[in-house]
Amino acid sequence: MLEAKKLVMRYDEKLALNELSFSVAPGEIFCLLGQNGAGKTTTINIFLGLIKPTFGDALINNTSIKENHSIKNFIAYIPEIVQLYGNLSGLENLDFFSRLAGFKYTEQELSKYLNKANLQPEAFKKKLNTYSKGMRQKVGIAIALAKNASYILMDEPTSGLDPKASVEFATVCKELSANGVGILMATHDIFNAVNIGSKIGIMREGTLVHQTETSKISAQELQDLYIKTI
Ligand SMILES: Nc1ncnc2c1ncn2[C@@H]1O[C@H](COP(=O)(O)OP(=O)(O)OP(=O)(O)O)[C@@H](O)[C@H]1O
Repeated sequence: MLEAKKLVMRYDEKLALNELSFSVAPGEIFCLLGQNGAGKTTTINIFLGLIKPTFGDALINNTSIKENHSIKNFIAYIPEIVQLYGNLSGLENLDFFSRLAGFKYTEQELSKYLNKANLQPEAFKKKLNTYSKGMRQKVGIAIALAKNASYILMDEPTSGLDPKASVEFATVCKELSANGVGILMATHDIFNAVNIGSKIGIMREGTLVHQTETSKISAQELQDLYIKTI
């Protein structure tokens, strides 16, 4: 389980998170919606251990990331733009980042992860600087899979993807969730949140003001609630 427990984050005068609490169970996809500045990226950065909360705690499988930094091995991160080596191929990038995480795979195993991430096989050996944004993201997902991450944190993963790439992305997320991977996704995309998420939280000024299961709400209802809430 990923758990935010009364997270408070203060940047000088700015209160970015104000006693934020939520949890993401294995297999759950929790989409965090909220206006620019609501505190979504700050929340993700705390789970990544990049910043320390002023108060409160972030737990991964009941262990505080403050107490045990190796607990971060359970998580992977997919940013809006996946940064990879442009002059290496998809396979070579995956190999490089898997080794960094302590895993050494054969080419066949690496290909299996790229396949699972839905990257077309003819791209495996092409240089990354020939890839589209959606293809880069698939390599990012393959890296998360190869790390055997129990949880994946995503920041605006569908921004700038074309409709086909968004649908493919949704399919991969649902497969990950069916395999027990928990996903925490910060997004502005209401349609995708309803389509991909199992739970949705709406943040305003560092607080979770609404939380609902996606099975209980349509995209239109969520949009109305969002506009009313923020
Ligand atoms: N390093 C920092 N120093 C000072 N203020 C910061 C810093 N990082 C974030 N903030 C402020 O904290 C608040 C929350 O920012 P955050 O980036 O977490 O929001 P967000 O919901 O991810 O926004 P967006 O949708 O634009 O990505 C904002 O008011 C932002 O200006």
